[in-house]
Amino acid sequence: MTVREAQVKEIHVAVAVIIRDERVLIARRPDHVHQGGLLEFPGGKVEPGESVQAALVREIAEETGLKVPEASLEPVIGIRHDYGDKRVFLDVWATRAAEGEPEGCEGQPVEWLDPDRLRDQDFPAANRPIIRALRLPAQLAITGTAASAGETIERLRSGLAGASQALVVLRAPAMTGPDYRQLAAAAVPVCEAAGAGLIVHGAPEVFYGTPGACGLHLPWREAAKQAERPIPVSAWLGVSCHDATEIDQAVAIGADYVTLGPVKPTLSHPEEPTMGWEAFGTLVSGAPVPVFGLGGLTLADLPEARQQGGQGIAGISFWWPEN
Ligand SMILES: Nc1nc2c([nH]c(=O)n2[C@H]2C[C@H](O)[C@@H](COP(=O)(O)OP(=O)(O)OP(=O)(O)O)O2)c(=O)[nH]1
Repeated sequence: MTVREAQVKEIHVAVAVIIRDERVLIARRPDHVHQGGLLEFPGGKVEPGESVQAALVREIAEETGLKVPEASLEPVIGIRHDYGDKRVFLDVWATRAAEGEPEGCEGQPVEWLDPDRLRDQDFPAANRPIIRALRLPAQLAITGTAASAGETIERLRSGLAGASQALVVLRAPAMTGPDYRQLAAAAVPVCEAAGAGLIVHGAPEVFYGTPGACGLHLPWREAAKQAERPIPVSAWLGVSCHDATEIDQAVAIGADYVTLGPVKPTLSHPEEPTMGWEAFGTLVSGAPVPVFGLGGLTLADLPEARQQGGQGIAGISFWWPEN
């Protein structure tokens, strides 16, 4: 901690993502306050001695008139951000059970917006990861092994038919450059037909060589080489991370999400030491980016991953069809 950081006390802010009919409630901050004039999620400072859940219930009632049962609140993400004039910890929780019709009780306009319509530049800078977290699914499907490119495509098709997935990372480390690009070109329409987005895996050139890909997932060795974000903000950028230093680099190059693990032992990397949920949770709490748990996880692990502040789970076994 620097001397200035020690002098400027961090403010604990309870931030509410109120969801109804797949839209979120957004307010406008009054012009005269910190980060004034920008859009925001309802919320405010946690009072001394107050739990974050109690603060959320109170702030939501004060600002919007909505009644929210405390038990309906689920953790979304925690973000530490230094505005220079203020340091905040945004403790972000979601509810789908708000009762009543919202009104701007403090005179601020409020409206329901589709998460896809939320633009970074309309919100305070600390909100960027919240917007990412709302658009990302809770499962990140990664492709597993297959004997050939043709079989990979068949398994992809049947995996997507078995359980719908919003995002698929096409991981095929055994394939060389041109072969991988060919595979990716064949995978794009298969994913599109199933309503999924395809994220390519590898170096930035792979993304530029795959029209129709909706993102790039950088293995750590590729992420380590980047000095800045290698692809446009309109596409997803993910990074495979294993510790806090790697998460810092992912954030520095503008990653939209990271995977973190291995949380549990895996078939694909049985020799790697695992971190377990406690270490996962500690790393997530310091990460200003949505984090997917990775490594030996099944759908039964999803609640634990969310409880630890994670975005969800990433992996192969929960969706990839084996022989
Ligand atoms: N409510 C809210 N605050 C946010 C968001 N993003 C973000 O950076 N912040 C920052 C702005 C402020 O520095 C801080 C919230 O403080 P606030 O001033 O709104 O809190 P409050 O309602 O308790 O205000 P006050 O009456 O005590 O002044 O968090 C957001 O989406 N919602």
